[in-house]
Amino acid sequence: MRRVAVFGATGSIGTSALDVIARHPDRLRADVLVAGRNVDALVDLCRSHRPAHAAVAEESAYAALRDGLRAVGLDTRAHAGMAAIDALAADAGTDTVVAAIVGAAGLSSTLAAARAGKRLLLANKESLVLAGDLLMRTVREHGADIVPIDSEHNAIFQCLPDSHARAGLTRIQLTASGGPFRGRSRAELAGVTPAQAVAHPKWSMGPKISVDSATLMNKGLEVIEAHHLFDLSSDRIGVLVHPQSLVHSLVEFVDGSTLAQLGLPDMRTALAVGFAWPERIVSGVAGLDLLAQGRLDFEAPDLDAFPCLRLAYAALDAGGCATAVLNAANEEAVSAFLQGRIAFLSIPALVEDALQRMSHAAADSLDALLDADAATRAAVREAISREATP
Ligand SMILES: NC(=O)C1=CN([C@@H]2O[C@H](COP(=O)(O)OP(=O)(O)OC[C@H]3O[C@@H](n4cnc5c(N)ncnc54)[C@H](OP(=O)(O)O)[C@@H]3O)[C@@H](O)[C@H]2O)C=CC1
Ligand SMILES: CC(=O)[C@@H](O)[C@H](O)COP(=O)(O)O
Ligand SMILES: [Mn+2]
Repeated sequence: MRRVAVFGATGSIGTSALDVIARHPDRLRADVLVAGRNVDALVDLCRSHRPAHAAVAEESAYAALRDGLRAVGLDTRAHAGMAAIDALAADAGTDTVVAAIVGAAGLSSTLAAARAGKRLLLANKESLVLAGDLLMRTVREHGADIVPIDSEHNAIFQCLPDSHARAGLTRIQLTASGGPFRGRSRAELAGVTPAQAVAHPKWSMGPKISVDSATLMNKGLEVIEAHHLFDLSSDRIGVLVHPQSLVHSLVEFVDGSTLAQLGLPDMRTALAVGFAWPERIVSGVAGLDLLAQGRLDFEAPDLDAFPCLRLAYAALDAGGCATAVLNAANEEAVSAFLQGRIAFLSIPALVEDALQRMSHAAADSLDALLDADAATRAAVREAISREATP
């Protein structure tokens, strides 16, 4: 029996993970559920899964969580605050952690799970963008076991399951849907709204990653994520726009072979791989009917309309704390865009400005990375408050 802690349980990945868990009561059990502040949704999930522990990051929500659990007759123990969440990530009562908190807020619990040597189903790509060298080192030193959940990286993992499979590998190609604004020029992006940006054409996801898909920053974050997960330099990581989102990524070999993983755009496949690997289990996702789908199209990304992808490559090549700066600036800009405070095109502009202005100190400690993160956020918030309409 795999005993699972789901971090980000109330989100898009968290609920997909719980759906897969519920299909396998003989081999999977959700023992810990963690959310940010959404107590009602968390208590509902606890009613279905009856975990031993439930936690919220927001300390002031503790009493509501405790009382909500009691009110529905559960003896699930309530916790609140980041320290409690990190302790649950390391707790010996679980062997598997689904890391699906959104943003840099997921780094601390992801590191705690890695230090505890868990199987880490890693969806939280921002922790690799912010602190990839440190996280991968921690995984290696503590014998943790990462299964990438991001669909592209899960696809590459399935194509390259071990070091033998990497023999003769030349490069990988990450596929990108192109997002809701694929085909638009830069000028046509000026007035797009948050509602339009979160309407992803193929995937049902939380608001932050949906905006990242719309700017192509998601693909930029994924290039950095792939660099860390698969130990590849940026020139060996390509991006191919594929609007159907059925080919989840490709790997190329010196003999002319290309391997790819295909499937319907539903994250339960990647999560089932993460829970069961090297076995395969039912995920609830139907098999792919290529005749019904009809066609697979590919095109190059438009870096003029979507400069975030170029900025992410530049940050990866710059090294040091640059990717931490990129991530922090992007999180602040996306949050302001979602609140209607800045325009869509201000997202790349703020990220580019932050990359130019912030010091790219060596990323030689967690403190250095967190300092870069904090300083960038402060600078970007100030720039936003100058730009935002009152
Ligand atoms: N959705 C997808 O298909 C994919 C997602 N990912 C990655 O997975 C991660 C999650 O994405 P997604 O599920 O879409 O996001 P959602 O916005 O749907 O869910 C975010 C989850 O994180 C929780 N959360 C937010 N802030 C905190 C915090 N400070 N501490 C603890 N929990 C917090 C939220 O809790 P609450 O509800 O209480 O706010 C919620 O459970 C992201 O890093 C994303 O890039 C990667 C590939 C695909
Ligand atoms: C499901 C998943 O992995 C997302 O990261 C997805 O890739 C987003 O789609 P884009 O290709 O539009 O960024
Ligand atoms: Mn992805």
